[in-house]
Amino acid sequence: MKYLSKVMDETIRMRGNPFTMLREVVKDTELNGYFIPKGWKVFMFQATVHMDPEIYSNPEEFIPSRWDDFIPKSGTFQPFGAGSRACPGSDLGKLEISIFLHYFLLNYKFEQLNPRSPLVHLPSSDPIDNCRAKITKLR
Ligand code: HEM
Repeated sequence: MKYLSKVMDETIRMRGNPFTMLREVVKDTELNGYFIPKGWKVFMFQATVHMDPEIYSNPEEFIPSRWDDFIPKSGTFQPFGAGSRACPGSDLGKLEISIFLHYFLLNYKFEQLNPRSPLVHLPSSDPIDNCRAKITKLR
């Protein structure tokens, strides 16, 4: 289960569910030299944080072991958002993924039909063929 948890964190780092989160600016704000007036809407793109090589080395690579003894600094891992509107279903979501993966991996064989399929990167990095696969029940 410890390794599965790292697989999940690595998966939602690379391929989060929503690709952006929306916020309204509640007061005039200066951020990194940019002025953002009160009332403007801003988008936070998770991928800019989750794929930042200064936070995650070789960010394009799927490396579950990067989570060995690694506790991300505040704001550097936000698959469930942040602040007062952060996802209330995060624990349930992770539990559901664990249960699904447990039974799926034990009982099914998964073969991607086009493992070299090119990727699209917006809204997220996905195989262009939507990961077509052959799934076979093992027993
Ligand atoms: C892997 C699974 C899930 C992911 C990646 C995910 C991700 C997110 C994200 C990024 C947000 C926006 C947070 C923000 O704006 O800061 C959100 C909001 C929310 N999620 Fe999830 N979520 C997941 C599963 C679930 C589940 C299982 C439930 C409920 C059973 C749930 C209920 C909600 C609700 C109600 C909100 C709105 C919270 C608010 O606006 O105050 N989510 N989720």
